[in-house]
Amino acid sequence: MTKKYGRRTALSEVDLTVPAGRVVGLVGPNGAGKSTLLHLACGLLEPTSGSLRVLGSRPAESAAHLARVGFVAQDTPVYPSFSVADHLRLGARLNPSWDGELAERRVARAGLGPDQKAGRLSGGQRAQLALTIAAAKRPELLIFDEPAAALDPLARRGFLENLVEFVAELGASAVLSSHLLGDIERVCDHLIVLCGARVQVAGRVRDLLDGHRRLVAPRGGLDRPLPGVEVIRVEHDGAHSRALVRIDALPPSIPYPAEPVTLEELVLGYMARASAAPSGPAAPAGTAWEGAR
Ligand SMILES: Nc1ncnc2c1ncn2[C@@H]1O[C@H](COP(=O)(O)OP(=O)(O)OP(=O)(O)O)[C@@H](O)[C@H]1O
Repeated sequence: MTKKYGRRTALSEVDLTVPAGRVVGLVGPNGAGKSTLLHLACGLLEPTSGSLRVLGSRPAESAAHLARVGFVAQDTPVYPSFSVADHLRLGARLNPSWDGELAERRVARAGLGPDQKAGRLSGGQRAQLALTIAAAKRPELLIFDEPAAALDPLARRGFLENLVEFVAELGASAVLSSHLLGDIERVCDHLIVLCGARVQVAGRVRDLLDGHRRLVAPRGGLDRPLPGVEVIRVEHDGAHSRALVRIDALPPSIPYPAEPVTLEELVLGYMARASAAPSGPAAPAGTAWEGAR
């Protein structure tokens, strides 16, 4: 699947399948195409070429399909002059599957008063309200575009805990974009790294961590290609060179220690590789979000 805005390619030949029941983290630098991918997934945009299926259908194919997907946009939009209670009433009117009990319980837990005007809420409270409205639709897939970006670390932690609780309570899948790798590490079990309009790496977090290692060699020892090893990135510091490598291709004869990697190291390694080669590695096409229960 490819998405262009005029002559600018925002996503190039993206080919992804995300299994149901996962909390998916979408990471990448500014302008990588994260919002574009999320807007495509909830039907606000259409691909320029290729196709995309979410919960087995074309995004926003019907009212019934729309009701199965909850979306919280980047600035957690609410109606400033409407009260918290107005928002819940509106949600109930617009969504046939609205769970009023869940909405009221969550609003009370977040400490939001029914009469508070949304325009006077703090960033954190607004995010909680937007999350509540998206979740009270009881969607099968929740999509968040940088949901916690404006929140302080404590509010962010609370928001993310709520998000994970919601996803578990609804038995739903979730996709969230973020620049904050710590947040992704805390709540996501599946990762997509987007950079330069292409997916650089994607998969279950545990499999990605198991599938990569850090090779540590005397400085310069990793400058020449190692037969059978896919090197993602090499860094030099002092007397050592360190390489992020894929382990499924690591022959036992490699003379250097292979250490476990952190998620941050893995993400930064792929981003650095993509920045060094702006066109990025070739990728096939077609995208599916299999959030169906
Ligand atoms: N409506 C638009 N018209 C033209 N170009 C656009 C439009 N929306 C996005 N783009 C371009 O598409 C590319 C991807 O943008 P997108 O907003 O998807 O990135 P992002 O990863 O969400 O960035 P950020 O982290 O800064 O929010 C960028 O080069 C951006 O300038």
